[in-house]
Amino acid sequence: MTLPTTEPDTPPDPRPQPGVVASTAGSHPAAQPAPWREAWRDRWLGWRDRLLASPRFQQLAAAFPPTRPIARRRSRELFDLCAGFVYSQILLACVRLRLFQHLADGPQSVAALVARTGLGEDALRRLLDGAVTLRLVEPRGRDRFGLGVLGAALLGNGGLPDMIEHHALLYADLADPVGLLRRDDRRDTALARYWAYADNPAASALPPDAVAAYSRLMAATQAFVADEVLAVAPLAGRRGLLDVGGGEGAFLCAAGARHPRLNLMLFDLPAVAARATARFEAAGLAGRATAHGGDFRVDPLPAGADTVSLVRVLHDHDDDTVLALLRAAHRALPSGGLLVVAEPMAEAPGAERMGAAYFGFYLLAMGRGRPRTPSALYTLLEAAGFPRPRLLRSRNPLLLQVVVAEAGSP
Ligand SMILES: CC(C)=CCC/C(C)=C/CC/C(C)=C/C=C/C(C)=C/C=C/C=C(C)/C=C/C=C(C)/C=C/C=C(C)/C=C/CC(C)(C)O
Ligand SMILES: C[S@@+](CC[C@H](N)C(=O)[O-])C[C@H]1O[C@@H](n2cnc3c(N)ncnc32)[C@H](O)[C@@H]1O
Repeated sequence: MTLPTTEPDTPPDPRPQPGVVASTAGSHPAAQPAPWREAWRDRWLGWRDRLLASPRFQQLAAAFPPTRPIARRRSRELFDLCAGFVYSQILLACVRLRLFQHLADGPQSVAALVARTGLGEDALRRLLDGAVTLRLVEPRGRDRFGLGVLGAALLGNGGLPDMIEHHALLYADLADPVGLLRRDDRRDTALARYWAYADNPAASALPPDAVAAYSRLMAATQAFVADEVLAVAPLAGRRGLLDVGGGEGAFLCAAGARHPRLNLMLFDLPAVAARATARFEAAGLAGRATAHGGDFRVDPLPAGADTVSLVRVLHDHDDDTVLALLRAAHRALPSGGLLVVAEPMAEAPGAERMGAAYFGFYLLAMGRGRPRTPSALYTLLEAAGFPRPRLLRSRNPLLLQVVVAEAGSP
């Protein structure tokens, strides 16, 4: 058998990519490939798949020096897919034991870490050895350990430990992934109970304790979200910002600090809006910021702002709710008013797994919504009266992307 010296790569897929709704966003629908092209492509990929699946080819590729690096890389990738859940649980153990905080002031001896974590020495060494390979911690000579490059980066991301901790719910829901995919009634999942508004017709009657945990998590992770959005959203010169689904107001507090003349309004479920009122008071913003309680599926949004933001809101909902919400935002805005949509999106360049894999399955477990491509959002925006939506250049598409559009006349 002759071995190819380069890996048989997958040619780009010329078919239209799956999205919620076909794009009409001023872009042209992808051309259908000619049938003969598709036939050739199938033949080529069929040959590639048979080759890659052959144990004999795998052995030869691993033994043959020019192809050995590719074979190793592929086996590492596959191993990481098999073992990824173990890595995540090692990370969770580090977070629960506050290992990164213990190392924040400098390297610690194993004896000191035994005292701080309460683990036995053998168990601690096993955790440290695993965490070293994941670059979460680093050995620093003579039985001492310090932060690794990823452990240090995690310390700088307020809210990430809370996010990792709440993944225990998703982990439980994903224990039987096929069962989750097959289930019709997804309300009885750990995540659906956590996000108590998901698929809940009586969401506006939720009591304070049903919204507290998710509101706290969202506020804790706003630091990296607000920075990203405010770095690119064109809010200079705007008079009033209405943040719909604005949680307990952390985003508006950040927007208000950056744009001191901006009038601030928030709309969320009554129990969440009450938390926002308390936060605005604590931040000394009571005279400048108001929180309104209601259900955006049935209640009108308050008028008076020339800008509406939807931060991490639309992907929670199915298309019919999103369209109704965008129409409500259009009614609340003056003609030419600005709409800002910021959330993680599907097919984000360099962060494709985050959209289709992570948020795809996260929202499946939650019971509603899906990550959308920018063009799927454009279709909904245009249908709701926002012509010419555009995607802003995001600093970190893994965290979120930002689409803006001006309200057309009714
Ligand atoms: C100084 C030397 C020696 C070299 C310099 C080299 C250099 C430049 C290094 C860079 C170092 C650096 C600055 C690293 C920065 C790393 C950062 C910023 C990492 C950020 C990571 C962020 C992560 C992992 C975010 C994860 C977010 C998650 C999982 C979000 C989940 C969100 C959910 C579940 C939202 C739910 C809401 C709902 C329900 C869907 O609506
Ligand atoms: C994922 S959170 C995002 C919160 C905030 N924008 C942020 O990024 O931190 C979604 C928010 O939408 C609110 N929400 C969900 N359904 C709603 C509804 N039907 N009416 C009003 N608010 C709703 C939730 O209470 C929650 O605060």
